[in-house]
Amino acid sequence: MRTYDSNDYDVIVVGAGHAGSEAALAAARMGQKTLLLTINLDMVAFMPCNPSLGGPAKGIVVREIDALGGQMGKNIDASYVQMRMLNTGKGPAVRALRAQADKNLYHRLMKDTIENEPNLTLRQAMVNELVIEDGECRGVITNTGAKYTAKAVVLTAGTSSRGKIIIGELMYSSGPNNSIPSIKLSEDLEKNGFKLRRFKTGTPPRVDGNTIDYSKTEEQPGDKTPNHFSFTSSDADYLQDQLSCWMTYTNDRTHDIIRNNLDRAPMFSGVIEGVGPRYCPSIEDKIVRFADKPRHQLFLEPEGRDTEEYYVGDFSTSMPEEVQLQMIHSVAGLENAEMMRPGYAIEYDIIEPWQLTHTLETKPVKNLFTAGQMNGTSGYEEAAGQGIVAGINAALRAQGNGETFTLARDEAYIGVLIDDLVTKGTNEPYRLLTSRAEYRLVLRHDNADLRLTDKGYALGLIDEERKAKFDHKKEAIAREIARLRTVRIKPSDKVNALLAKLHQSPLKDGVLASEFLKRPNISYKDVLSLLGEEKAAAIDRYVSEQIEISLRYEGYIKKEQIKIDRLHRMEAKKIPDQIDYDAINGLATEAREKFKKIRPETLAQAERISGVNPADMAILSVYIEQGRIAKVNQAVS
Ligand SMILES: Cc1cc2nc3c(=O)[nH]c(=O)nc-3n(C[C@H](O)[C@H](O)[C@H](O)COP(=O)(O)OP(=O)(O)OC[C@H]3O[C@@H](n4cnc5c(N)ncnc54)[C@H](O)[C@@H]3O)c2cc1C
Repeated sequence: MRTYDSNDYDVIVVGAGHAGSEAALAAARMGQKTLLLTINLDMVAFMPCNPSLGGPAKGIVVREIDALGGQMGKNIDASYVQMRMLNTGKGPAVRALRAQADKNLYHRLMKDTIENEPNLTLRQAMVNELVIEDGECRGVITNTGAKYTAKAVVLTAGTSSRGKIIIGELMYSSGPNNSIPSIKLSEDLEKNGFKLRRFKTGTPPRVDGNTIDYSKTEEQPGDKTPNHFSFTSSDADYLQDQLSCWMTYTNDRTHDIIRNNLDRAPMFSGVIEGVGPRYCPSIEDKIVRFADKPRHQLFLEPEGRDTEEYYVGDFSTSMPEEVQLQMIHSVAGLENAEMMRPGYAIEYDIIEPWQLTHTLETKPVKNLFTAGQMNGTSGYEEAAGQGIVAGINAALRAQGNGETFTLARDEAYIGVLIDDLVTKGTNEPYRLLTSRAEYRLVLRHDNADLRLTDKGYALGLIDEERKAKFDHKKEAIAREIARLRTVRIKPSDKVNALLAKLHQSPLKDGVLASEFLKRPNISYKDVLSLLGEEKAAAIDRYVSEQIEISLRYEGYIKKEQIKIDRLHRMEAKKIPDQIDYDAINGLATEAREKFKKIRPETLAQAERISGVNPADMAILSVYIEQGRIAKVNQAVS
């Protein structure tokens, strides 16, 4: 292919999925002249699977992206058809907001945001090759021969990389939803020494909502007072006319149909080489793995307001189309359902993520960053969270002042995700789960702004007006918490009547309001009422929430802080870049090989590598310490 020189940019982002959209917006908002190239402009921020965002851990990531100045939260708040807070009966660490998206509207809003962002150019093009000179990425070449140059490049090719769709015996080269796959870019990455591997994921069939018998299903309405993802969305923006989801179940017949056709299931016939997500198995996988389970829950979820398509949640399958039809018709409520699109599995390439640093820059090629599904994750939120970090770092690189941006495991779920990827790699599509975070009590849904807004502001991603509002909120919380530590609740009929109602022992002596709030089932509103300060109703509900959580869980949070302080001490112990692991006597072979492959940046990261044991850590620490002492001695003599 003959190439021709096209424009020069500061940052080029390849792929406008969830990772690419956030990466490009972040770079442009940081003042960098940014180009976003993607195969099909009609698939910007497209949701090829579940038309929903959020849920456990993932919902917190959306809030974190928003707190950093990203877009996902704002656009889902403007396009949801249903909003629900999950786990409301549990502690604040596991509360999770989940939105059902109007999938088409979400795409249109993201495209519109990108089109109207100053400094950002959106163009339809397939990137085939990277321009790499002297170990540095300097640009990209498209399939039409256009050569664009830049100071930094972010790749976010998603499931399109050498994508292959599989439906029963049918198999063809394709990106998600029958889009054009990206083949040459994968080949180019291999040519440049990157280690790739195959993963797979799958999606369920979609059915026509007009043909569902809802009377045989259970309704799942949205919350009466919906919450929102973006800290900038106001209560006045709440949507009132939410759409319901509907719940139904598989049954013996469904399971029989699946069992009788397992020899035609690509998952079991050996045609799939990619590794699938353990936490998001196909229905045929569930029937085999949980053979005793009499039924599995299914969710019928609207794909939007202007379509009758329903997503059959938890029914992901790559069975032949005719088998899928039988499976659908065996389910209560779907006996006469018209299948509009069959489910399918898709196999694709990923870059082994241990080839990346915490900034998401690749180790083999400087100025090249990667984000999203192509780093081995699964999920829109995981992709977008990496996207904003990669976009910020690409912008910082283009600015050329040597700064980098990373998030630690105690600062954000995004930090946990990236650290897991680069430290441990992944053997299956990586999904964020609350159990992956050690410091769950500080990485909450409600405090993402308190954790990250200042960082977003320092990067130039949060404007002055938002920062002023945030500072005001922070001060209001601090002021009120300090006040509650000085005022006392005294025993009275009113106090003891409330305690009796809650089956608690009466109050004998006065107690600080901050302590009284720690009693079970006592709310901040109760405290204010007992203090005779009902004007509380006027206090912002998010300020109240923060006061309540901070005081009620104070003891637990302090305990977690002790562990975080230890982490910080370990993070501060840097491992020299040039360390020669072969020169360290006594390291176990597994630890030595992993250290050489991953090249951890700190002792804390080294400790988290799987297969590294305390004896290896002790040897490594002593070796580094001796090196430091030797250096000091050299300097002195
Ligand atoms: C069938 C299927 C089922 C899935 N199931 C689930 C699920 O159950 N749960 C879940 O959480 N997630 C699921 N996912 C994953 C989810 O879609 C992804 O995690 C998410 O979309 C990843 O975002 P991304 O930005 O990394 O990639 P994508 O959204 O795939 O976006 C990548 C973009 O890059 C473009 N592109 C690729 N190569 C090039 C190139 N060479 N030049 C220019 N542009 C390029 C593509 O056209 C695309 O627009 C599924 C995905 C698929 C396809």
